[in-house]
Amino acid sequence: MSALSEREDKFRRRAISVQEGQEKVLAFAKTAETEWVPLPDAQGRVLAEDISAPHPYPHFRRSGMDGFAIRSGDTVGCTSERPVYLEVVDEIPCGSLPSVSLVPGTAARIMTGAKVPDEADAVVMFEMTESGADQGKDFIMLKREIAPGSNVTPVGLELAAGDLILARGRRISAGEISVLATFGVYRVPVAKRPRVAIFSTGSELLGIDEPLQDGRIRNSNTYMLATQVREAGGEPHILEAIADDLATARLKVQEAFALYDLVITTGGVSVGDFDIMADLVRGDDVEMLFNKVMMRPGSVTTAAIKEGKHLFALSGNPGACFVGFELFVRPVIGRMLGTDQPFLPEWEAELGRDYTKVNNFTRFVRGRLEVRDGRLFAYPAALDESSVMITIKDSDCLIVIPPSSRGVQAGETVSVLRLPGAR
Ligand SMILES: Nc1nc2c(c(=O)[nH]1)N[C@H]1C(S)=C(S)[C@@H](COP(=O)(O)OP(=O)(O)OC[C@H]3O[C@@H](n4cnc5c(N)ncnc54)[C@H](O)[C@@H]3O)O[C@H]1N2
Ligand code: MOO
Ligand SMILES: [Mg+2]
Repeated sequence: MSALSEREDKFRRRAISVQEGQEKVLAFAKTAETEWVPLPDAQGRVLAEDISAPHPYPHFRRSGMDGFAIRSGDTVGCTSERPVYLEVVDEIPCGSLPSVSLVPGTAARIMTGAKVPDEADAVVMFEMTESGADQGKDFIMLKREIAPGSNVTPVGLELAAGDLILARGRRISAGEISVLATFGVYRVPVAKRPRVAIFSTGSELLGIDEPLQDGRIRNSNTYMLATQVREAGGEPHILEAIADDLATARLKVQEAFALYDLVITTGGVSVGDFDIMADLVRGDDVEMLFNKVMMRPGSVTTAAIKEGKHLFALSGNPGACFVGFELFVRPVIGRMLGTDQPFLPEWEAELGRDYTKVNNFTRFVRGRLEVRDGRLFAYPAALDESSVMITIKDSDCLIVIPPSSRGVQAGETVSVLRLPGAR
């Protein structure tokens, strides 16, 4: 191809819908291998296997109160006028077992969480009893009938043996950790975190520790992306930036594919003279899936497959880079991990104020959700241009504004994609 026609080719792009793009990238997402991690390290990981209850829970009848285990039959007809006296014949702290059988007319002092004697069918709390002693024996006095089952947690109340506790694909957080600990799953089968290489491109980029220079900016996308990768369940690896040179870029990306499960680049995907990623994905060694999406920001979002692995060439503009990740990279990482919900959760809200920008592409506008009088409102950020960085931090959702010639008015219903880690 001549230099001129190559350049023309760069301009000629077929835009596909977001959904079509997502389907294309997801079709190549391979399930990650399983690894076993100690339970305390499992937070945020995704279960790789179903976990079933090896025993019922609770596995013994448990007292729900500090008090006395009794046989409820002993209290039939009991009133304040005709109280019942029971002899206290045992004391059962938590973790201990009853030491005598409870015959009619007796009770056992018992603590919350201790095993209820087999013969007892109720626990009466201390506050409902009066204690006394007679001829060296301890007694309690009850002034009302106690219903069978009172304050006794039956075996298997929460789960029966063999019940499915957690299905594979479940992201592990406090509740899941609690359940796994309860059942002694001290090593947890989880999906290996996809190792994600992150490259920035662009000769204007300074390191975050470098002093400012005229015409140059610090590299923020790399660190933003690393955070997004981690949040999505991947393991980010920040690699040395790629200068605007196609041959070097090709080599570096090639090397990265040998070492990592997925490669993300930011910048250099548009039609500029130094937009090398746009050229790189057109090379023979990669299969380009798309290089234009009917969305804004991030219309230049590009995806390719190399050696069965994904290459995402995201825009350099921070807003577009952020959205490109959330719509295309997050679901792929999620699918690799086997999560039950790889996409951002979608809600409906009322648009909080008019959004008048018109566009023939769907917009994913950074916004803020607010609940008022039981209604959910979504407020678009004041500055939402692709090049704007500052309002990403103030957003907890992406407001989906469909293509329209008049914009969307306040009060109209819109879909919102809820961002993770939202405040
Ligand atoms: N003639 C046209 N020009 C542009 C078009 C177009 O269709 N025709 N598209 C515009 C759109 S839309 C976008 S989005 C950008 C995409 O640009 P690139 O993806 O090629 O990114 P760069 O050119 O490398 O940089 C754009 C912008 O972002 C800054 N940047 C880049 N990397 C980083 C980083 N790691 N951290 C922070 N900021 C970064 C860079 O300095 C530029 O300001 O193209 C439009 N142009
Ligand atoms: O890719 Mo650009 O962000 O469409 O605005
Ligand atoms: Mg560019």
